Amino acid sequence: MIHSLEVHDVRKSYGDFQAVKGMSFKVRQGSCFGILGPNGAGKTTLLGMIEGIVPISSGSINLLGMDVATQIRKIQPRIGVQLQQNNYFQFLSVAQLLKFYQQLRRAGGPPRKGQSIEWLLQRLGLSDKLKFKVDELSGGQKQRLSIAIALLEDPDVIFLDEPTSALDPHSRHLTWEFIEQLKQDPNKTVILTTHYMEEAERLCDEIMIMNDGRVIAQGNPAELVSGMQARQAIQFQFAKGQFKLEYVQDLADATDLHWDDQTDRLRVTTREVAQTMRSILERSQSQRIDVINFDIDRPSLEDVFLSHTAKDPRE
Ligand SMILES: Nc1ncnc2c1ncn2[C@@H]1O[C@H](COP(=O)(O)OP(=O)(O)OP(=O)(O)O)[C@@H](O)[C@H]1O
Repeated sequence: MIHSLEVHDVRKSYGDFQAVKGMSFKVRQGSCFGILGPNGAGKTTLLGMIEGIVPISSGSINLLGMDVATQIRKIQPRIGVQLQQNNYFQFLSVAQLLKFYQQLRRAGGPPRKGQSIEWLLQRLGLSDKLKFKVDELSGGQKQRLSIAIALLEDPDVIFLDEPTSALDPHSRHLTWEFIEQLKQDPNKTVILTTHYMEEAERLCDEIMIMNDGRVIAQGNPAELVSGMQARQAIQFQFAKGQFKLEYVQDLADATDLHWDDQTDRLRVTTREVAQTMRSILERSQSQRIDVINFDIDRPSLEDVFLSHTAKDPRE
């Protein structure tokens, strides 16, 4: 298996403050790798170090088979970085700005084939904006323009920092479809940060959750969620005044039982959904209790994220 990126025990300090505290991970070539973490977790610092913009304090980063600390000039023509939208020259037209960045990228190495500017803009819903000045674009349009710029000259690794944070639902779906299309190319690796769990679940083959400068969980979205199976819960709605908690208090797999006698609802957290459900239905039947409804709450990636990054309220 080829890895586009290998990060080994990387640390970053700003004065006495350690923003990244020894992180190690690998990213498979051709995959979409998501970096998730709460505000201040160190995502931007980490991305900056991988892109060669922020010097590392210790450890090593190997990108596309080259050492970022010593070979960044050779690496740069092969990576595309989505810049923050406010950094652009506001007085240039979209066409001029794209040409400008294309020339800059060509100056860093031999021309690469890549998609045309027109194709990129069309796929990102910006075809009619070629003649607009950058400061005449909306926030969401500037964000999509920043993705187009990251893709100029056909990069092998594309870094997207919260690519859809300012987008309305329609533009977000358009951008997701665009990223999904990028993923079709087995040679392209996409590394993105996001706060949207739906985005991470839909786009990422692998997710790394970081907090306080450390890796705290890693895996594909399904694996991370299945690690939370112990938290699956079933809710039962019984007919008024029939059910008593004592009927189910000895259930083997239940880790938590919550009974509300005002609403006649029972919530059971369990390790074995099917077995627990069967037991409760059997007991209800033998006690002649009518079960009006039941619902299974399956954990989501958001539950995984929250369980790993929840702050102690006393902090
Ligand atoms: N140039 C700097 N000098 C000093 N401290 C910094 C600097 N840049 C970042 N930090 C600190 O490092 C920590 C991590 O910041 P970083 O921007 O990497 O987090 P983040 O995960 O990207 O957050 P967000 O989701 O809010 O963008 C924060 O506590 C921040 O204050």
